[in-house]
Amino acid sequence: MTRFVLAIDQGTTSTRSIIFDGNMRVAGIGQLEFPQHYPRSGWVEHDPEDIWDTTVETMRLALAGAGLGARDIAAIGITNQRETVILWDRETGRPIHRAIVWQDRRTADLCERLRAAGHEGIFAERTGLLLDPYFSGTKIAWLLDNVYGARQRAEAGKVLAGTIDTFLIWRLTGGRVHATDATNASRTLLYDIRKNAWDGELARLLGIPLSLLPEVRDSADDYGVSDRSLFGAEIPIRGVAGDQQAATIGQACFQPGMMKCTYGTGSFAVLNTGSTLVPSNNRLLATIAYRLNGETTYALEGSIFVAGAAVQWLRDGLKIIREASESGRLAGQADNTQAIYLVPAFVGLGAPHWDAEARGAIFGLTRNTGPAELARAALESVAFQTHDLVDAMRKDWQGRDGGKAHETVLRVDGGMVASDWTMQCIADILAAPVDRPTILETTALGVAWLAGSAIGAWPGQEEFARQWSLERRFLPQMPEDIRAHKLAGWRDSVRRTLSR
Ligand SMILES: Nc1ncnc2c1ncn2[C@@H]1O[C@H](COP(=O)(O)OP(=O)(O)O)[C@@H](O)[C@H]1O
Ligand SMILES: O=P(O)(O)OC[C@H](O)CO
Repeated sequence: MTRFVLAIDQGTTSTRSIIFDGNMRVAGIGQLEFPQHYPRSGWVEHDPEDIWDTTVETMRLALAGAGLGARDIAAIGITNQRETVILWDRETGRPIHRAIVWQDRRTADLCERLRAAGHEGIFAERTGLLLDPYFSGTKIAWLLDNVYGARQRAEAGKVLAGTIDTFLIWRLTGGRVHATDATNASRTLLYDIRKNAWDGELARLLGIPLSLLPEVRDSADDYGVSDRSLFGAEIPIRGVAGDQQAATIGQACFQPGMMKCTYGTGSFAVLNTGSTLVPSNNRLLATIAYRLNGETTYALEGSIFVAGAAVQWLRDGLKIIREASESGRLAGQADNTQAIYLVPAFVGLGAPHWDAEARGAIFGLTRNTGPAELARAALESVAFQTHDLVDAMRKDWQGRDGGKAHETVLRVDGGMVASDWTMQCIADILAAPVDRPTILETTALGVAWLAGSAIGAWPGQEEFARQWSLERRFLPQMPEDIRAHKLAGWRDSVRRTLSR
């Protein structure tokens, strides 16, 4: 039996397909970027056809690179940017509008109205989420209300909704399977994470017919087969998970108390809380880490919207670097006597502030402030935001873990972890070790493991966890008084940036 697994990692800025061999080594890879659309301030859209085209094209590139055909692939796993939603016509498969992306803030008003009507509690209690435009539910409502004829066609059963995994499954299977997994469902504001079911009452509050929504399956499950016409042979789709959950799996954070943080466009810290749903008292999210064999493992998550995106801003907005990789060296040249703080609230602030209306600010500028100080402020903002998430997690988790909350170790991945400077800064500001693994494609590996283990071609959980290996540990080196001083300056800057 072949043991190659193809992982599709459909991210915010690019689509990647990676083929892993039976020893979990990369055999072939295809990656393509696609356009971002910003039709208005705070709005972010993707063309679903770009998402589909780059998916098929990168799959073909990965197969060609590995010198393999569809028959050599044992299974496909799909992991995806979460919360981003598409509505499409059931008959033609054509989207009725561009995808509304997770970063999009257009439903801030609707969230405010639901909050004002006193509904925040019921959403938090059942979904583990907060009323923020980040999540899919209000985006679906917006599409139904703003695309001509959408609501009527939806009520007549002619329209389907889905997150990116669902759209790709629908297209790959030639319109035969309308399904999602529990991790993606848990990001919609429509899914009761205790009962593991769509919630009719929440759907009514958002004005969304339940008939629009996909069937929810385990993260390792049968999602049908890719249509023969696409790659010359059918390939079973056996693993599906949101990208942050897939990274949690790829980092082998299977034990309660283990934590990973992924640094891409945004940054997402996920703490495994085991079979216990831990509601947050500190404005984090309770969410589903994975569901295997019908058993749900929960997590606490802290989501921040701008991490690597701050480096993109240094490159594309300020044009003070040509490549993201220059940012660490430049930050290292900064004048230490200047206390410059960048609060990168470019699209509002996520956890733990959840302020959709806040916008970015820089504090402490002097005549001597230059590119190096701005680069340092951008990278430090990633460390400070991580600190706020991890601090909130420690508080939520304390007392449930036999007093081990202080023993935080952060496993890191994502494009930004290439920056040694940033990783050291995070260790210093957290006052905790930061572990960078040998395999950095953890998101793709996580979903490949779901698919590969589902068909019995890959090792089980324990063996997979044993194979996780450390490339480098960053230990905190910053004196406590300096750390405390920096954090006080950060807190003050955030306070001055909040809109309310
Ligand atoms: N050496 C580096 N130093 C700092 N930031 C980096 C470096 N390399 C990449 N990045 C940042 O990492 C992000 C890309 O990471 P990736 O995981 O591919 O993101 P995504 O999955 O969100 O598209 C970009 O925002 C980029 O600015
Ligand atoms: O595409 P990424 O890697 O930036 O991840 C996006 C997240 O899933 C949004 O919740």
